[in-house]
Amino acid sequence: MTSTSNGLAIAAKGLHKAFGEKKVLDGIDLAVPQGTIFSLLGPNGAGKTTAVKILSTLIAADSGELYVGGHDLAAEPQAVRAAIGVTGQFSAVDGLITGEENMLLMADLHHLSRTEGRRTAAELLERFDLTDAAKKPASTYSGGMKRRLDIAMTLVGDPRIIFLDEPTTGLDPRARHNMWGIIRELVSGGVTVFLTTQYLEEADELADRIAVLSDGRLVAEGSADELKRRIPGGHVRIRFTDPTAYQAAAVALREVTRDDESLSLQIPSDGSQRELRSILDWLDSAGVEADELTVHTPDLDDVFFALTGPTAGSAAVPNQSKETVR
Ligand SMILES: Nc1ncnc2c1ncn2[C@@H]1O[C@H](COP(=O)(O)OP(=O)(O)OP(=O)(O)O)[C@@H](O)[C@H]1O
Repeated sequence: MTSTSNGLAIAAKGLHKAFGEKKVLDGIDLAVPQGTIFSLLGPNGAGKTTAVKILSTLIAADSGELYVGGHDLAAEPQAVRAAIGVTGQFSAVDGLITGEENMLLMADLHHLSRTEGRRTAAELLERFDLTDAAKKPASTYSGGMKRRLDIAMTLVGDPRIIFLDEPTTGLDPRARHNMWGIIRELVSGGVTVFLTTQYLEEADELADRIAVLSDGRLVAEGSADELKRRIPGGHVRIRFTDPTAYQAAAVALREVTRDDESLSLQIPSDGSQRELRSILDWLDSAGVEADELTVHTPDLDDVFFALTGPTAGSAAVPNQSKETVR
């Protein structure tokens, strides 16, 4: 590990890439700690696949200081290739041969001995629940099975860093949940995962950190919760059945929006424990008891729409938000 990458699995500074006149990546900085899941989120054509292709040495950047697995991407591309695995939109699965043959081909590519290759293939096929289908041509596999085979093939080389480019696009909900389980398991074994996705739910479920790519730039970065707190719209709603309690609370609480018809009060809040506690303390000190308290937090969809696309940057008001009854 070189000092330049500071123990990070992936480090990028000032990553630029243009195709002709079109700037696809316009100065991107990335820092992905080892053993974490990092998700690059962005609308169609934002440059996610381009970033993966560059970081996995498939295409060259125009400029930028790039380190993957502690190796300088420009100076030591072979060392980077030895440390990583890539699966996703450009699948390595050959449909004409069986799952097992695909695995053995990968074992050959990694120069494993015959015995070692067979052992590794069998182990991985078992781990990914493909033993029963191992002798069937991969073209007969379902979408979920093909993705599992693709990841199993990537793991033959025991990579410490895995790039997953939209790994669950087109999978049904069950197959998607299975894939999430596989990804979590990889990370619990110390692997670093760089995941691109268009599914906000997926980034929310899996990623330790999320970066939102729009028009070639990272417009936001943080944990899912940090991103959700960055946009307006979070509030706490308190409902009463007793009009006297409702009036007392409306007086006791500051900055409330009243809804006299439903006897409910809405208070702007990020939904944090600290803010909830102070609201409850105000109610307690006013001696009133609410009948229902709901926390309304913006979800990643709100963040995404607020930060990307034509209305990005305007004071976007979340359209759909999750309500948690407490
Ligand atoms: N080889 C290329 N030559 C010219 N333009 C390209 C090339 N590869 C990608 N692009 C353009 O760069 C932009 C980013 O493409 P990229 O595939 O990285 O986006 P993406 O975020 O992965 O999109 P998607 O979610 O649709 O896969 C697009 O406008 C695309 O047309």
